[in-house]
Amino acid sequence: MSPTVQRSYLSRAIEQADLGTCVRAFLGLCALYVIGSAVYTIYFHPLARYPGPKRAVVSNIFYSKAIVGGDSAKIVKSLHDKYGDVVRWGPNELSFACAEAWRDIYDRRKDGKVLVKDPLFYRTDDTVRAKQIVSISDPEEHAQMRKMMSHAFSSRALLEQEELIQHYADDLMGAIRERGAQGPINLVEFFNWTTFDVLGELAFGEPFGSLKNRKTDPWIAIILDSIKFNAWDVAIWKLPILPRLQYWLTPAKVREGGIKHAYESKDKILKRAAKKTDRKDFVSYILAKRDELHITDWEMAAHSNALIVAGSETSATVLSGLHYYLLNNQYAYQKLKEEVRGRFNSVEEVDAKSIERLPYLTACIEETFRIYPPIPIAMPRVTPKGGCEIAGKYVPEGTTVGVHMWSVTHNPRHFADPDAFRPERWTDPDCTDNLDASKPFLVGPRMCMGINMAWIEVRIILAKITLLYDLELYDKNLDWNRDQCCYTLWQKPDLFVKVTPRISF
Ligand code: HEM
Repeated sequence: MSPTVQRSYLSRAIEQADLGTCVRAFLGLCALYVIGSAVYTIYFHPLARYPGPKRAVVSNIFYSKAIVGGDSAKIVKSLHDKYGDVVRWGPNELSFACAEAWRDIYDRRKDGKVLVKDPLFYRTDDTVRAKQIVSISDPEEHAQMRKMMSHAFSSRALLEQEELIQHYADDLMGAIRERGAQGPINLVEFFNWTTFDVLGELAFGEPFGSLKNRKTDPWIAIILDSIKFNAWDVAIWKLPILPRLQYWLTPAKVREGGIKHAYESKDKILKRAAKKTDRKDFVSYILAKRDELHITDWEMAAHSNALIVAGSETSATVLSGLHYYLLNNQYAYQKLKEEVRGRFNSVEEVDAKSIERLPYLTACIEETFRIYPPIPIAMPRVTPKGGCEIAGKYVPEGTTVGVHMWSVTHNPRHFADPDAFRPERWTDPDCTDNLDASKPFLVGPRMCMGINMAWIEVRIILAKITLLYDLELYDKNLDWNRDQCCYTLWQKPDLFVKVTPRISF
């Protein structure tokens, strides 16, 4: 048949086809495309040799559902239990649950290759499009920002921060005493109030006032709510077409709330910038470089917001988990009380130096970071051009990879009886656990900048509470692991405790 005859046959067939036939043909082609790409992704994709459930591999729907469903930590852990230390849980997504991968993914590598932050996960805030220290992907831009902020986290700066932490820790002790006398108190709220006030002072030059007012400030409520919304955002951007519909998919209240929050942040930061003060808060270091690095008002506000989330929610989470696990483990709680009460007679003796010499208190905190990491998911990175080796396996370029925090710290290959809260792992010289597998602050050039501040804050608050009060869990049915959701961060349940004061202060 000649091409002319063929063409006329085809065009006649199209002309004669009714709407139903066209729709059926279109659907048939779509089905063929879906089946074809599923077969390719499962059997011929460069990641095909990695194990993982087929339903997770064929599209990002499984990934997105897990992220917004609030139980991704447990889902990914169950995949590791079934498939091993490396799991493919999206078309282009590998999760690692082994200590060996920490160095290869996050640290400076011997081959000089750099795995940058996944821009789909760390998206720049759409409202103002301002770059900030936590989400910036580009290594050079990040290095410049990190250098600018490093002074804010120096040992000298830490001394000033300790004063502030002591001040709010003492306010917290007062609030616990006052409210505890009236009935059970929700420790989660009290810790949020405290850590947000400390960060408010450092990142915006003023506290939120929650601790003073014994009430969650609306600003904090917006930030806590945004954790869930950020998970939606990540899920949407992983799927086709939906990012184009994001405006309509975002509830108007959330959209308007985001814009209002951005403008209020800018007003707050400008108010702080106009203040004449010698105080070395985070803002002072950014202001010093503002002209040289052309930092806009929006960027200053974005940095401050990022620091608030990075530094307050995480510390409040570890303090809450710490108290849940201690109050559920009388042996450990008793041992901690003996250590703290044997060492201090009054809260004035508790400071950054003296608390370093409390090995059991340190072990309780390390164990909480392990059993309940404040950031339970993997911090996603993208493999570089030419791919690279991770934990002894070649991973092709452009793959999203990460060490899944919850899975690696609950991996029985690294920790015996991983679901048991056992601070002794960290003190017993004969313990065979691989303690290096727990890296709650990450490693390498994107490691947490506030690690020293977080340790001081958590140690001081834990030591003071243990010295001053006997606490008892009020809700005996509470199951910390069961009763909370994991978005990118935890959404914690209430933690009501009965308070009995011991000594006055
Ligand atoms: C228990 C408390 C904390 C934990 C578990 C924690 C954990 C982490 C983790 C895992 C990262 C890496 C995030 C990523 O790769 O996306 C990070 C980054 C960061 N954290 Fe923390 N953090 C804590 C407290 C703090 C505090 C108190 C501050 C002080 C404001 C802080 C400031 C930062 C900053 C600025 C970064 C970004 C570092 C960079 O990208 O160069 N963190 N943190």
